[in-house]
Amino acid sequence: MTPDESVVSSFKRAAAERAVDFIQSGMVVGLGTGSTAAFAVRKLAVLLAEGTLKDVVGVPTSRTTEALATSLGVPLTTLDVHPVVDLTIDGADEVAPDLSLIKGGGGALLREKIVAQASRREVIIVDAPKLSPRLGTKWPVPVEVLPFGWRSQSLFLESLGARVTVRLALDGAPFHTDQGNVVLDCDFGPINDAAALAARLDSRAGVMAHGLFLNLTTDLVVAGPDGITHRVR
Ligand SMILES: O=C[C@H](O)[C@H](O)[C@H](O)COP(=O)(O)O
Repeated sequence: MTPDESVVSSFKRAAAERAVDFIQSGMVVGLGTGSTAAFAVRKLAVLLAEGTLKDVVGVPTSRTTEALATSLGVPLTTLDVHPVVDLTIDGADEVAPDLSLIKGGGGALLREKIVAQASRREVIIVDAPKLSPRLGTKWPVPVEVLPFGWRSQSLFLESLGARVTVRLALDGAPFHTDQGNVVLDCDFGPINDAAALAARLDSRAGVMAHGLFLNLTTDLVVAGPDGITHRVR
């Protein structure tokens, strides 16, 4: 890990551990996906092991998070058993001033959005460089599409003005999400009307999810050289 990476990790960890302070015993907690959210899972596991927190169960937003939580002894549940989540802690790829997000850099966008929509409180944790003047400035919008007809979806997304890249796995084959879908990363550049774009994507058959998370964030915890800030929407 380079010095810069270790500094970024320290900020991610600081934001994550601050968010874990919001968890109370007895809660159903949404467990996000990505490197920042992983710090939150680790901190939660420590607090449960030492008895500081009790009777907390987690709803994982990906198989990766499920495996991490299981390995650390964090009790898990499902939305079938607990259809309402008290508090979710998750990361983001880009955060706009109105707390709208781009998520899905790790491919977990569909389950993350389902859990976010089921949550009373959605706490987003980021390091400072994730902050952006407008969505799309720093990160493409991941769009999860059914493998059936994905090339037609690519043409549709290009017609909306995106430069489309099929996300590949490490072996060079197309990446597949936990649901077996394909991810098309769509570079729209800075997005003027995220709500209108989200509506267009939501209305397209075969688009299973997109990374525009609008009106879902309740809290934002940011860590950077100036310390940790917590904003409530
Ligand atoms: O699909 C992945 C999620 O949306 C992550 O929360 C997001 O990509 C941020 O990940 P990281 O905390 O590793 O930057």
